[in-house]
Amino acid sequence: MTELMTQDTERWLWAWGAMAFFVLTCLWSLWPRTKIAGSADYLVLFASQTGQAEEIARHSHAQLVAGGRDAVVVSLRDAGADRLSAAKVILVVASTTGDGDAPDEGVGFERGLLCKTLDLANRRFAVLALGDRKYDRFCAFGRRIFDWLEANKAHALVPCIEVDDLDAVALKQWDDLLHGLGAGDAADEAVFAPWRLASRGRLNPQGEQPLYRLRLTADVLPNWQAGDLAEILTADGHRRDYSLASLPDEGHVELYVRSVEGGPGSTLLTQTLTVGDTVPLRIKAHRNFHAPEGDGPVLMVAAGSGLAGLRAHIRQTKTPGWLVYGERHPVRDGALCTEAKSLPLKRLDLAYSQPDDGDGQYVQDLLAAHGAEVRDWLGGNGALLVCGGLAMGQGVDAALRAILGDAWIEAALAAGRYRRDLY
Ligand SMILES: Cc1cc2nc3c(=O)[nH]c(=O)nc-3n(C[C@H](O)[C@H](O)[C@H](O)COP(=O)(O)O)c2cc1C
Repeated sequence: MTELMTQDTERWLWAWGAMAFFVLTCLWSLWPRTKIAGSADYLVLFASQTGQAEEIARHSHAQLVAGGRDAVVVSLRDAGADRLSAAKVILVVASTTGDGDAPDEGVGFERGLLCKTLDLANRRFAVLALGDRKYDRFCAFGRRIFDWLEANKAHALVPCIEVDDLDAVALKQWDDLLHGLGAGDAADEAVFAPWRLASRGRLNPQGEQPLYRLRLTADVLPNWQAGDLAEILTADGHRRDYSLASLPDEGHVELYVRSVEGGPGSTLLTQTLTVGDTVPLRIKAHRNFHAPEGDGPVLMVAAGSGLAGLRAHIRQTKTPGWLVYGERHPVRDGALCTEAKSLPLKRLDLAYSQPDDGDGQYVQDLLAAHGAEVRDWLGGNGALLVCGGLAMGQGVDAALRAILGDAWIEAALAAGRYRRDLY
């Protein structure tokens, strides 16, 4: 037996080496690999306030998947360091809201990860920043994300793509980039269809800024839920969003539209269009303003046309809530207050900012005056829905923070118990 075995040490070394390589390869293939849940080569992130960035991000994801890419799409709310590190290509679609601020679902990311450093060398990235040049801090949040990714050694595929009011040229640049990454074609989420103006009535005949209630019908009524938006397309290509005041069971879309001088959307809806005419319209999911998470008591706050978004919520919910609603004058602007009084609520408080006796009050003043009741009503798990103008939303936010504390507000924002539709 011994004679059969070689005495050549070099041969022995080769044999042992080959054996060791084989064993190590087996072990490597059997080793449990921990893939980050929901991670993929292509990570598409979005931060959206009214849904445009989210829709573009979801469409980009569908295009990548159509092209056979391993891709995942998530809100910035769910984008942790693990997810970013696990991706090879990071694509961010982020809008800017408020005054250069992050959308609500991006606030946690900005306060958390964006203040830290993360080694993202070997990752490639691109940012599509949505904004509007009307605002001083154009695309500010998208740019902050771009700078952070670059500072953390990720490699930019292209400079930050800034989109002014959904400008088609900038959006085409993004589409070209996706195709360069191997994306295929995907169908649009919801297409525009002709909706017919069934009625339009002025709600404040003596009010200063004309406010109208419009009802529109379509041959096929799509489904939607409280919080969703109607987007219209004007003849010169402008897109404008309006909160849906009605639910599908009413058989029509109801909008409250205030006439804005020079505003392409409101001019079309309140002046150009006559009853019987059609307008290209589509229903858009607005997940950030869907019914709040949990089953706690709900406090709703709105002013003016902001009643639209809350009317749908009030009709949709089974548990009557508390509405704090503001208008200018009890008679001249009283029609929406009458509407508010007709809704199934547990409690309604009305604030008039310009009553005849001169003792005006805004919704935030009313909240501050009832601070203890607001705290009792909401308890630890209550929810807030706020709909209306940006200035009102900021005033209400400050009042609520003073009553409930920043920690309560931040926790509610993160948990989807504080939702806002501001414009
Ligand atoms: C209340 C409000 C505040 C806004 N503030 C800014 C801003 O500070 N800077 C900017 O570039 N765009 C601003 N915009 C424009 C939005 O970024 C733009 O409309 C974007 O397309 C919205 O995308 P989203 O639907 O994903 O939130 C603002 C829009 C609204 C309604």
